[in-house]
Order: sequence, then C-alpha cells, then structure tokens
Amino acid sequence: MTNLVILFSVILDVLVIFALNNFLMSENIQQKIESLREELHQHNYNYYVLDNSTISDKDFDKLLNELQNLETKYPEYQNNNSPTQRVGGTITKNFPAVQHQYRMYSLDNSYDFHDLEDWEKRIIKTINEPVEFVAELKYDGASISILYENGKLVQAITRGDGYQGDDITENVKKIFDIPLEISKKDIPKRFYFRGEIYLTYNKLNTINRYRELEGLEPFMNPRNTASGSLKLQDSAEVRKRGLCAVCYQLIIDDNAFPTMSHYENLKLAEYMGFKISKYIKECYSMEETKEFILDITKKRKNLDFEIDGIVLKVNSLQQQRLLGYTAKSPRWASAYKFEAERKETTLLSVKFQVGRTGTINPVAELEPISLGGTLVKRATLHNEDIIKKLDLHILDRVFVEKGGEIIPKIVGINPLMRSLYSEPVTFPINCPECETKLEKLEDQAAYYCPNYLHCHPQVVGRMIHYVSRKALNIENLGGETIEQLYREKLIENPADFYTLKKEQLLPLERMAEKSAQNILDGIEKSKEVPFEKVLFGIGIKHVGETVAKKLVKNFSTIDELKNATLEELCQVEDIGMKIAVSIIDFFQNSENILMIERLKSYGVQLEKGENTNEVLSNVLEGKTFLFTGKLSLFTREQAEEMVEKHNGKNISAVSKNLNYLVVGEKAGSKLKKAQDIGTITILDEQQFLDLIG
Ligand SMILES: NC(=O)c1ccc[n+]([C@@H]2O[C@H](COP(=O)([O-])OP(=O)(O)OC[C@H]3O[C@@H](n4cnc5c(N)ncnc54)[C@H](O)[C@@H]3O)[C@@H](O)[C@H]2O)c1
Ligand SMILES: [Zn+2]
Repeated sequence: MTNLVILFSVILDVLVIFALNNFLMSENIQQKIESLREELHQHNYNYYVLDNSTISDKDFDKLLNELQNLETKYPEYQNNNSPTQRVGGTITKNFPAVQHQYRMYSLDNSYDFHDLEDWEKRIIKTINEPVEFVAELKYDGASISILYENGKLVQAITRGDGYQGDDITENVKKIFDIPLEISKKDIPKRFYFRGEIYLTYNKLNTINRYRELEGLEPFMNPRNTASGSLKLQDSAEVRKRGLCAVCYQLIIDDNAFPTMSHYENLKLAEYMGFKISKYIKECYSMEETKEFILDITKKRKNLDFEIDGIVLKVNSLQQQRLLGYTAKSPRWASAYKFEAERKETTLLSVKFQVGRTGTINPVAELEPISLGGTLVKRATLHNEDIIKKLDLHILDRVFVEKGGEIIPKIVGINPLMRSLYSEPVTFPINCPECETKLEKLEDQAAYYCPNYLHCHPQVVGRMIHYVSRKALNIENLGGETIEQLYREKLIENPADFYTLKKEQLLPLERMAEKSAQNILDGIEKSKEVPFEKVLFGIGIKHVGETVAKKLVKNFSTIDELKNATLEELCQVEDIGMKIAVSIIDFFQNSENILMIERLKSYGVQLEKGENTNEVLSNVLEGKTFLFTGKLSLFTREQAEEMVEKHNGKNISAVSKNLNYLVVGEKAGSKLKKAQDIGTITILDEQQFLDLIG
C-alpha cells in the first residue's frame, strides 16, 4: 500500500514538474514572440515614419524570419497585428487618409538562389503547370498608387498600412515623370498606376550641396529623402527635390484584358507615356532569371539610382490570380535582395577623440569611398574591444559597411593585403589631449580621461555647456570664441566669464565692437537665469536638466545641496546612487567650491527664486514641446517656462517623441523635419497660448 502511495506521489510530482515546465516554456516563448514584435514595430516606425532606420535590412529580415518561424511553430500566439501579418508602414496625420480600392502589398524576400528555387517549386505545386517570369529592378524608394480616370490624374495615395494611405496628390503632381494627362485615346477608362518614387544619386548630391551651403545637415540616403520629400507640406518644395517615378504595374478595373501578361501590362504603361525601367526581362526559366540577376549585380554600380534587389514576377496574370496573396505579399512575386553594400578601402589612421565628459571615442580615418550614395571618410570603432576583435593595423585594407545604411562601420579586414611593416592599432594608455593616464569603469567598455579639471576638450566642453541654451543661455558666445578665450588663458571655468572685459574680447579673431558688447550683455543677463538652470549648467556629471529640477525642489540653495549627505540625496525621487555619488564628489573638489563661491559673488542665481517650480495647471501634462523660428509674442525662455508651469515638458530636438512644434517666423529645418515625421502637431504662437488658456 505504502509503495503504491509513494509511486502515486512520484507520478504526481513528475506531472506537476512537467506541467510547470511547459507553463514556463510557453511563458518564455510568448515573451520572446512579444519582444520580437515590439522590436520589429519600432524598426518599422523608424523606417517608414521617421525615414531613419537603425539596423540593416538584412538584420531586420532575420528578426522577421525568426518571428515568422516561431509563429508557425506556435500558432496559438498568432496575432493579426504582428509585423509578419501586415505591411510595415502607416498613415500620417498630415494628409487625409484614403482607403485603397486594391490593397497594396509588400514582397517576400529571398537572399539566395536556393530560396528562389524553393519559391518556384511552391508555385508549380499550386498551379500544376509551367511558369514564365518577368525580372525587374527593385527600386529603393517609396511606393505609390495613382488613380487615372478618363486619361486624367485624379488621386495619388501612399502605401500606408496597405489598406489605407495618405492622399499626397498635390505633391505627386509635382513629379516630372508623372503625366497629369495622357494624350493617347485608346486607353482604359479607369486604372491605377502602381510604381516607385525615387531620387537619383546625382539629385541627392545636388540637394546636399545646397543644404551644406545653408548650414543644414545633409540627407543620408536617397530612399529616406524620397520618402520624406513626398510627405512635405509645401508642394513647391517637392518640385525642387526633383523626384523620379517608375511604373511597375497597372491595375485595370474589370480586368479588361484577361489574357494580358505582366510584361504586356508594362508595355501598355509605356505606350500611355509612363516611365518604365530600361531593365525588364521576360524569362522562360529560373535559369534565365539568375542570368539577369548576375548581369544586374555587375551593372548595379553604374546605375544612377539605388536598387536593393531584383523582383521576379509570374508573367501570366491568370496564373497570378490562381496564386493569390498571403496576409502580406503576393505569392506570385519574390524579391531577391542584395546584401548590404560593402566596400574595401584603406585605414589611414585612428583618432582618439575626447568628449566633454572625458570619454575616449576611437574614430577610423579612411581613404574616402562612395558607399550607398554618400562619400564615407570616417567610421566609428566604438571601443577597444572592437579594435582588438578586428585585429586592426594601420594601412590595413578594411571592409566598410553601412549599418542600416546610416553609420558606416568597419566589419572586417582583408588579411591578404596586410603589409609586413604595418603597426597594430593600440588604444592609448594616456589621454591624447592631456597625457593623463586613462581609466575604465568596471561595468563599461569605454575608457575615459579622469583629468576632469584640466583636460582641454573637457574644460572647453564644460564651458560650452554652461553657455548653452538650456543652461545659462548666453547668446553670441559660441564654441569658437570660448576656445580662443581659453587658449589666450582668459577663461578656465564658467566663473571667469563674469570678469571678462571688452578690451580682452576685442583682439580676438573676427570680433567687432558690437559683438563684444553683445557677449558682455549676454553674460550680464545670465545672472537672472534661475537656479535650476545654473545647477544644470555647472556640469555635475549625471546631473541633467530633469535631475537639476528635482534637486532644486528638494534643496533650495547650493549650500544645502553641498551639505547634503549621500542618504539625503538618495531620498530624492529618481536620484540613485550613481548621481548621488557624483554630486558628493563634485563638492569635495576645492576648485569646484571656489568656482561656486565666485559665481555667487558675481550674482549668479544659486538659490531657488520665488516662482521656481510653481505649477499653474496640468493642461500640458505628458506633452512635449519645442519652439522654433523667430517668436514675437514671447521669448523662448518665457515660452519654455509656460510649458513647465502647465506641467508640460520641453525637449531639444525634433523626433517622434515630440508632440507639439510651435513655430515663429522663418522656421527652417525643424519645421521641415517635423512635417516629414508627420505625427507632430504644428502650432503658431497664438495657438500655443490658446492651448494653455
Ligand atoms: N532597416 C529597417 O529598420 C527596416 C525596417 C522596416 C523594413 N525594412 C526593410 O524593408 C523591407 C520591407 O519593406 P516593404 O514592405 O516596403 O517591402 P520591400 O521594400 O521589401 O518590397 C515591397 C516594395 O518594393 C517596391 N518595389 C520596388 N520595385 C518594385 C518592382 N519592380 N515591383 C514591385 N515592387 C517594387 C514597392 O514599392 C513595394 O511596396 C524589409 O524586408 C526590410 O528589408 C527595414
Ligand atoms: Zn585628458
């Protein structure tokens, strides 16, 4: 009997453990699936909305594939909103949204011939007859659907989420390749042009030359620029961008031509006056498509526009109808994608730059090469571990790739090309600027220079930080002037600004009487800047804008903060050990104390003013703001203060995190960028005032 009880309880244990294991495993799988989805959604957002991807397409596709496999294996976690089930784009708020009459799909990818052969096998299995293909270039731009009725352009819509897109008709009308009217008579009454809007390298370079002249950041690559340009609010500006368009399909209502092939469909487009690609091939076997792919791979570097692969389509439209679609893509097409562009060049040297906080950043200087449409001269190396892993030597031939086509990186070296005499790249032991021995924090890969007080880039960087807009906002005092003043030994820390005299400024390069006076006025005015901004400005490590505000709420004078214990500091909301230790360290340094005392004696605000932190309402709670252009109803500082008093938050750059951009006169690149992002509400000054009542 007892034996039976023991056996029974053992079986029960095993069952419980088994069930528990299963439960934990399924928890894990579900978590994995959800985290992959979240990651992919974010990449889609970066790519389609911000036009600013942060990983390469290949890495993106790898993640997508991993998710796809998990979803197939565990169908219980299927979800219609998964990135495997929907095309990645979305509509914006800046244009009217319009439903697509015919859905717009994505394309399935293949990265090698093996994938293509599998695809062909699947097709033959479904339709049970031989297939012919059409091979085309895969233009890397933005897709568009344009409705024509009675020979006239009626409406142009972006792909959006595939079901609905943005109505950007006015912008598309400014594209030279798109006819507004079709002169031929014997054409379908109603049809959709499906194609790609893109930008040539040549045009991108011209735009960038102008942007550089205007002091604007150059655009990074043709795809993002084309896609961003289409979403501009000002269609006159769109015309200036010189976009191109190519047709890759006509969708004709009622299937007016049931026996037409895809190739004939393209020829009809050409006949009607649409631009189609010069490189289109009817292929009678998979072998022929491979020849086309190899041929284009060779020609690709001579093309004046970016392609990211080749698209193969089943030629017969009847067969296409039989094959149909998956949730996301046609079964009758496949995109053979090229690997990220990789080029070989010479590593000329490695520079070790010192940042404001003392971190050492290794930067590779390269023999310039053109990569993905831009000229690459430098690549980041991140830290010592990466240099070691690559076993990098000066004058090595290195392979450079653009991760997500944005930041170039060195992905390997060509060992066959190494000269006998080349020296390995070694990380310096001492700071390249001040010779101090470098240090490394235990949990971090980066080295830093501990000579906080006297290392040139750190000292100058701190003073630049002190005068910056978010801190003491001393206008007219720029980095170059600070650099000169430091070299002339006139300033060494922020307190020295307050003893500067006009006679000392005038001898500096390019310094006129008026600008010298402006600087002195700006310095004088900075004495009115509230304590929290001063606290942010003096540059205590890890004390950013928000932390400074929190500190001021709890310690109303600099002396209270100076005398605070580690424990007291840690009790403040959001202040952890790292920040607390850094504050204590700061006040243990006698040079810092001296600087503070001097700032006090010159009248800089080191105590909480009466109105600081006073909250008037919560109407802006959770909302972020940025002001740009010339404001006429209030100053920028007043505006930012209003935001804070109504519990909103000021942020410093246009990004997807921005909710409102308030524009004054002559707003420039920030406005454009906000319009390109498309999710940001744009207000004028009066609308802003209305908002806070
Ligand atoms: N790096 C990232 O962060 C990131 C994020 C999202 C997507 N992506 C990339 O984008 C891909 C998915 O994007 P997608 O859904 O836009 O698909 P896609 O770009 O791979 O293919 C579909 C598109 O190709 C275009 N196209 C160009 N030439 C064509 C032709 N001759 N015939 C038919 N279509 C043609 C069409 O506009 C169509 O919408 C992913 O596989 C990934 O590589 C990258
Ligand atoms: Zn140094």
